[in-house]
Amino acid sequence: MPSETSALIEIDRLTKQFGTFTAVDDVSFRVDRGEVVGFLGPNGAGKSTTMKMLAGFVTPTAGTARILGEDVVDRPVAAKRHLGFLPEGAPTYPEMTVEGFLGFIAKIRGFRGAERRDRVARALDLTTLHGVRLQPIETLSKGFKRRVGLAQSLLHDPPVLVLDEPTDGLDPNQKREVRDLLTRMAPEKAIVISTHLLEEVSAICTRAVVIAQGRVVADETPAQLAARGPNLDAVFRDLTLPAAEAA
Ligand SMILES: Nc1ncnc2c1ncn2[C@@H]1O[C@H](COP(=O)(O)OP(=O)(O)OP(=O)(O)O)[C@@H](O)[C@H]1O
Repeated sequence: MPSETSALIEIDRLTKQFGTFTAVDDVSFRVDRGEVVGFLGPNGAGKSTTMKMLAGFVTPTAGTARILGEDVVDRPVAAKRHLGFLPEGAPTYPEMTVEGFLGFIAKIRGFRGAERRDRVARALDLTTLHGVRLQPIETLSKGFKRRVGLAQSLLHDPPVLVLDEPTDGLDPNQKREVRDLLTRMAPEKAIVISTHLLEEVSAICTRAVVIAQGRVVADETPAQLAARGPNLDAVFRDLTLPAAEAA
């Protein structure tokens, strides 16, 4: 049942264990409409695993995740209807053309005929992919493949976007285009992006959730985070390095 709350994303005490190893440890946060949350942490901190649980691709060991009130485990189809997810890496089906792949995703999302064509054209527009629409995905550069992944996540214009390193592999111009696109869409959506780029957090995020060794160590605005130390790099280091290493 949808819960009586305005948050579009609610993560409550989410935990994932792989054998005896705890990759995500009691993580809770909420994201309202209009927020762009930067999910930050060192390699292996648990960002992708948290995002995969939120997207319904990994089953939590404990805790819950809801999208527009729909529990991602109990009501996976309803939750996914409201979600656009960009996983790490490149889209699957590398032999498909960009347009063929997006048409296929549109069909899975339930669009037919003219609406399907319109959705694909709009996704190509938003991600500036018209020029390569007839090219097989496997022949594209890394940045273009990343944008094909982003295009599929936007196709159904979902209210919630969960994007795992959306600007990874993009050149500076493409990075700016994607950041501008996310900023334009932000007022209508709840967006979570993971990133290693601290400047990205300052540029587009309204909030930063920092995770280290599976646990949330900060959840505040980028300005509050920056005010904790001489610069964001130093703050990030102090928050995420174990005490002995940081000394
Ligand atoms: N299927 C799995 N089986 C065992 N361990 C896993 C599995 N998936 C992830 N892990 C481990 O869980 C931890 C968290 O991984 P995760 O990919 O979530 O980190 P991350 O913060 O996204 O890292 P990065 O910034 O490098 O992408 C890592 O130690 C990883 O090796």
